[in-house]
Amino acid sequence: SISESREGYTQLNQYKLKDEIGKGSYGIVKLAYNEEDDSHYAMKILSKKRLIRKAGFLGRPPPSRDGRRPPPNNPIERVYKEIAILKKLDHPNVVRLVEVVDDPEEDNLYLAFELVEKGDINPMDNPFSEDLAWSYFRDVVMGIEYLHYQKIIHRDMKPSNLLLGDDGHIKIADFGVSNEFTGTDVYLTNTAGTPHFMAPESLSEIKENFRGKALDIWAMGITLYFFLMGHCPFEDHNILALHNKILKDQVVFLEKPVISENVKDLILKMLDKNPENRITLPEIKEHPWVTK
Ligand SMILES: COc1ccc(C(=O)/C=C\Nc2cc(OC)c(C(=O)O)cc2Cl)cc1
Repeated sequence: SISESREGYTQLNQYKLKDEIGKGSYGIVKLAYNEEDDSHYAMKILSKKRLIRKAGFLGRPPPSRDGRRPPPNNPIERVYKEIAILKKLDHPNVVRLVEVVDDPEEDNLYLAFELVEKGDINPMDNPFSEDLAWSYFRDVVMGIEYLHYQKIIHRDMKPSNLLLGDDGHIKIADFGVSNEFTGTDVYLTNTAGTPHFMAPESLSEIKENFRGKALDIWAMGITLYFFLMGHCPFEDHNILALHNKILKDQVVFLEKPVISENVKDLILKMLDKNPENRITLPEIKEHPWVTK
């Protein structure tokens, strides 16, 4: 049940909703105090109406060509799919969904996550040291390895979806556009995620299928570059120019900040434009920079 408490907080069952701590295309995240266990949570608040409006006429799924079940395009169904995915995840480098409050009478859908105290990392114009980037990147590798093992492609890997705990460790968040697959990998055709982090094969005109795992590896490469340089390797305010750079331009490492040859080697192997040649997760785990 929802009520306004004395101090102007929204009371949601045993949760007292406080300040807004996160915001994105998905909706907002508020700090939530749980009176039952005297601890704080991150409450992600989704509006069902907003989800439907956002999908608009695009909500109609294209006819699937080869009889595969297209991912639910009905935005509400997508959220319930995301919740089902989140409920089965249990790993130190992945956010943990604790509870869902979904009152059918209510427009809002509430997802209570364990609080990752320091929030999302954002090296924007403030690069991390190579040691810090190494520590964060290792957590990301373990988290993605777990997701791929659970047959999930994240598809929106980027620093703002990485949350930092008081213990200095990273948890991967936001499964809003993730894909679940059967078998060893999934063949995708739609472009999803954040433009600066999209892999070239998902942008090329020839709409052949492309492998899901390699998309996460590419985005991890962009993320590692961002950790160290404070900006993305491919940037343009014009989306078509950005796509062209991702498809055509080589990765450039400027003189500053100085980074090791080892990490440059790893980044270039993750940003191989040919997904067939791109380094795989097991190979990343063996790379000299990761194992140093
Ligand atoms: C300064 O202190 C802060 C402490 C925690 C936060 C914070 O948690 C922010 C976003 N959180 C989340 C977002 C998600 O998606 C977009 C998902 C998901 O859907 O997987 C889960 C979580 Cl937890 C922010 C500031």
